Amino acid sequence: MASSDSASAAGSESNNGPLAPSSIPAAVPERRKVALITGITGQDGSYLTEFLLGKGYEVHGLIRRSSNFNTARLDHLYVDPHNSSKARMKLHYADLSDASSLRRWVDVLLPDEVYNLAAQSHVAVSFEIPDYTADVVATGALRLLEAVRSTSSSGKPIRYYQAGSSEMFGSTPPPQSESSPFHPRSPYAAAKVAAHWYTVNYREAYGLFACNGILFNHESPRRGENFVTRKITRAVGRIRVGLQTKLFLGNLSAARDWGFAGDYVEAMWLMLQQDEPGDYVVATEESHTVQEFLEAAFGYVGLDWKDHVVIDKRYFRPAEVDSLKGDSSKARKVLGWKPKVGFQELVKMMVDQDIELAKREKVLVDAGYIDSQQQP
Ligand SMILES: C[C@H]1O[C@H](OP(=O)(O)OP(=O)(O)OC[C@H]2O[C@@H](n3cnc4c(=O)[nH]c(N)nc43)[C@H](O)[C@@H]2O)[C@@H](O)[C@@H](O)C1=O
Repeated sequence: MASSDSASAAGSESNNGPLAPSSIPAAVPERRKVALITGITGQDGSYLTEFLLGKGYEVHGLIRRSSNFNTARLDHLYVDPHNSSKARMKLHYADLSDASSLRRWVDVLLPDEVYNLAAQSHVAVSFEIPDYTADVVATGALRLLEAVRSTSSSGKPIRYYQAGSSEMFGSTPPPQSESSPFHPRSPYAAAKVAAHWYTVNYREAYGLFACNGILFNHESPRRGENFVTRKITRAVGRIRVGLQTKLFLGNLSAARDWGFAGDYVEAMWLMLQQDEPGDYVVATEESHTVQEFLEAAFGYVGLDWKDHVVIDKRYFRPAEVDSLKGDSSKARKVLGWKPKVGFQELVKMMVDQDIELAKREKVLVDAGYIDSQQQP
């Protein structure tokens, strides 16, 4: 990548040989900023990719090998790499559990910015696969930091973003800010705390431009279907078109500070544009219980959630995070960031999209192509 860019720059300089020196810089194409994203196939990865492409970046994403393609959230951004003049998003195989693959791509791509968004990000699942979660979330971040440090030390400055989580606060009472103590309540959250401190340590030990974004829950129509907001809005859509009647859930009294993922990726980018690296809480500063989300989502389409929700013990966690509400005053002041989408608007956006999805699903069910029992 870097070599082909410098080759084209050198070519245009020689073509402009007879021109006055002052006109040469205008003829030399500026190198696009290069971003490398782990977790590009996820909700945040897709929004961040859109955002960075809009800013003129060349975006490279690391993806895990899987027997099924997992790139649906990126399909609308994909341009065949054979069309090299138009393709500004490129995907490469790598894995946070494979240090050599991380090292290779950082070395080859020489990114200006690295965003570490990849994770086993489901809190409940982290109790089932704690070892894997720790390997990917904690040690994976360390492996990537090492790759960034190594390439940076050979003279290429790289800025690093670590996706932290409000789950790190766990049982610390709200409002939670950058100075609130961490008290993780799951293997996922404990691994995120380790990744947070690895990032701080690489900043302090090696002078790396490394930032932690401590993001509170952020949702969207692209949210994975087994997180509670999307599970609810999918069910609302399916109940509305007659594909489902019941929704099985766990603890309805947990409270979360839910924002829109599209807003939050801007905060990630802003952190890497500052003069100094730092850690920032990103949150709406408004908290709602799962029950309030249910009321808003079912109420929006004229349904009563109590007619459909059944409590199922299997969705309770061995340890719960009861109440999260961020204090994002530092991000608002230093980054000039604030959320654009509020709670009610977020709920409506997700329900509207999931009603459309359910209508398409219904066509397939009615035609006998899929079974309506295949619930998300
Ligand atoms: C910031 C943070 O945000 C997310 O973690 P999360 O807050 O655990 O998100 P969730 O949607 O899985 O649960 C929210 C609440 O909802 C309760 N709940 C009830 N019934 C069901 C239920 O049936 N399914 C689920 N998933 N949750 C349920 C559940 O017990 C919990 O109290 C991840 O992105 C994570 O990666 C991250 O970093």
